[in-house]
Amino acid sequence: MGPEYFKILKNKVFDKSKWMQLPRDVVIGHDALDQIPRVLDDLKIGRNVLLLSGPETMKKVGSRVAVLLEDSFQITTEIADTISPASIASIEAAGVRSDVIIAVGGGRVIDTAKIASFNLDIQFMSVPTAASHDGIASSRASVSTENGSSSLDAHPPVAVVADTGIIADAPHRLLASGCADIISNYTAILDWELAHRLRGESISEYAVALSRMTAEILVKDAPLIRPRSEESAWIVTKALVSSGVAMSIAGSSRPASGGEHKFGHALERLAPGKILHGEACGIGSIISMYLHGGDWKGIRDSLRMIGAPVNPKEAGLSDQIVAQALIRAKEIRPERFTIFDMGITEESAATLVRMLYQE
Ligand SMILES: NC(=O)C1=CN([C@@H]2O[C@H](COP(=O)(O)OP(=O)(O)OC[C@H]3O[C@@H](n4cnc5c(N)ncnc54)[C@H](O)[C@@H]3O)[C@@H](O)[C@H]2O)C=CC1
Ligand SMILES: O=C(CO)COP(=O)(O)O
Ligand SMILES: [Zn+2]
Repeated sequence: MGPEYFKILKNKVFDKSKWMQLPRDVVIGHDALDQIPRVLDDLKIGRNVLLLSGPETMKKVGSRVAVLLEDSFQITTEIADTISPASIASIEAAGVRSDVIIAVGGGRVIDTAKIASFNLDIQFMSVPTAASHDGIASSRASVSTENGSSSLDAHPPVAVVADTGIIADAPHRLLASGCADIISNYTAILDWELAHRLRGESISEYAVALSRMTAEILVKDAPLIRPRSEESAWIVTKALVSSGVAMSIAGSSRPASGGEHKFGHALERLAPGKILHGEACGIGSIISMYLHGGDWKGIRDSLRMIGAPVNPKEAGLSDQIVAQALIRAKEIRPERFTIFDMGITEESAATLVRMLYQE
């Protein structure tokens, strides 16, 4: 056995190996924002910072981060008010000389930084201003495309700094949306298991277990979730990080995104700006759980307790739009097989919406 054999063997082993990338520093708590300079020093990733935020979140929180860093770091600030291939390219151009991107905002700002930093081969720090989605610590990024939505390979934040005071101060609707994004893990897992049994799709038991446990803990704690409470912000943020870790273990968004997400992406396209990501997925999760034969009323009641919409009316949408989203869910990411890819018709969609959302 010469060196060639070992080279082949090494390559084979390498081919079979799996990378799980996770955040290194996760700081959650009261006044956590003040820890950002220390976290940057701890990580030793350089002094040129691209500070990215949204138009409103820059005024509220991004500007505070700039003040914290201005004495010791070189800061370039950029505003991202949407996420698209063009907006990502413009952030990349602004970041060519940066060592790190700090993303201060909601899911779209964080996903923009996630992709731009990945393409620039630099690190990024996630500073969520709301607990509205489980992308705050994940290695995946979602971008709307002509075909609906793409889940892109990216990398996780090197650090997450989540200030529970800021998160508790954000509108309760955002927190409830984050809870709904987590509650939808129940049906995402059922879809993954279905695809595993029916299509032989590979599955990770660890990712499934972590994703399910995250949803279970959140539902157990649902009575504690209230507006303007730092305890609630803390409970939900921990769940969002945990769900993001499940995605990193899986190497895909499968443990947290199934048919209810395909439906959610379709609904967001049909009614742009009307519904938040997590709200849309929560509404989809009720129907998905019904079709899986599970406790759909339990999903609905947990969403209701948290303050998330559970029917088209509460979301400010018509039954027809929601039925359309059910029909069109299969067009979103068609390679991801779910219960919504098993033959929903115009008629069954209308019946499901009428039947399940009437109470
Ligand atoms: N990469 C991943 O693994 C995941 C990505 N996502 C993506 O994240 C996005 C959804 O994230 P969202 O945060 O729901 O949407 P978003 O980024 O559009 O934010 C929703 C709104 O909340 C506002 N906001 C944020 N913080 C605030 C604060 N403290 N006070 C007042 N307003 C505040 C924002 O300015 C925005 O208007 C979608 O694009 C979705 O696809 C969602 C889940 C997982
Ligand atoms: O939203 C997600 C998990 O909550 C993941 O996003 P995708 O549906 O784009 O994969
Ligand atoms: Zn989601």
